[in-house]
Amino acid sequence: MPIHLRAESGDYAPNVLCPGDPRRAAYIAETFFDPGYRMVNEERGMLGFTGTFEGAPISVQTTGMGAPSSGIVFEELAMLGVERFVRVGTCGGLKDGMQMGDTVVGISATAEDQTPLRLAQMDSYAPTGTFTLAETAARLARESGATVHVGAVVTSGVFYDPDSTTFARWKRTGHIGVEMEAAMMYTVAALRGLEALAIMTVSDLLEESGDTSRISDEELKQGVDAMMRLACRVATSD
Ligand SMILES: O=P(O)(O)O[C@H]1O[C@H](CO)[C@@H](O)[C@H]1O
Ligand SMILES: O=c1cc[nH]c(=O)[nH]1
Repeated sequence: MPIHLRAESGDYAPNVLCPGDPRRAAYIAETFFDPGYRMVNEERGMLGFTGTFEGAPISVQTTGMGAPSSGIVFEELAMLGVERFVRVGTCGGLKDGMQMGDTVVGISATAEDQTPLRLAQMDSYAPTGTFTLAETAARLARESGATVHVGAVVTSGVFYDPDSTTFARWKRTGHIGVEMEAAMMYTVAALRGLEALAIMTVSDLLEESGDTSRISDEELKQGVDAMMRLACRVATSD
């Protein structure tokens, strides 16, 4: 049994949804899983649940915020036999025209927080999602008519950045969003031979000037619901 996920092999489904927030994990299980799901972890408040989505086995596991916390969780999920991580998070939106609550698929994640590079034992490297999962997400989004932006995101270790030029630099290099775990997830997945994709709801709009605006609780719920309708299907896809 791992140290932080107090579960046994077989307690998690092969495909696991990975939010940062434990309350989102509980909401996902209550709202999107079929009746009969069970809790598989509550150590440190990092809630995890296993059940089914439209009959297909699925789990959801909280990662906590940032590369160090999420790296522990991704490693322990791998030890427990998990085969696919689908991050279901929130992100700051950097692309022109993005709206609060839009969905972002991060096909790659720049490791501005260098913890993933330390784990990979690489000075530079491009943490990247699984193409077939990204392809499935893009197809399902097109079919549903949902607003989904696909591109590179930044994985930062700093939420409250004192440098007002940072957003402009990220934007200039083509990044469409910023969050705090995707590069770690892609690195653990690469090192362990697993599949992974990061899907996020835009919860903040980040201006080149450094100004930010935050989503309302109601808009966030609607955005997360839209993301989850996509993410559960991606997670359980063939
Ligand atoms: O909503 P989650 O999944 O926690 O993701 C984002 O939100 C947190 C910061 O508010 C960071 O964990 C960031 O990656
Ligand atoms: O890391 C994050 C997550 C949400 N919004 C941000 O601005 N940054």
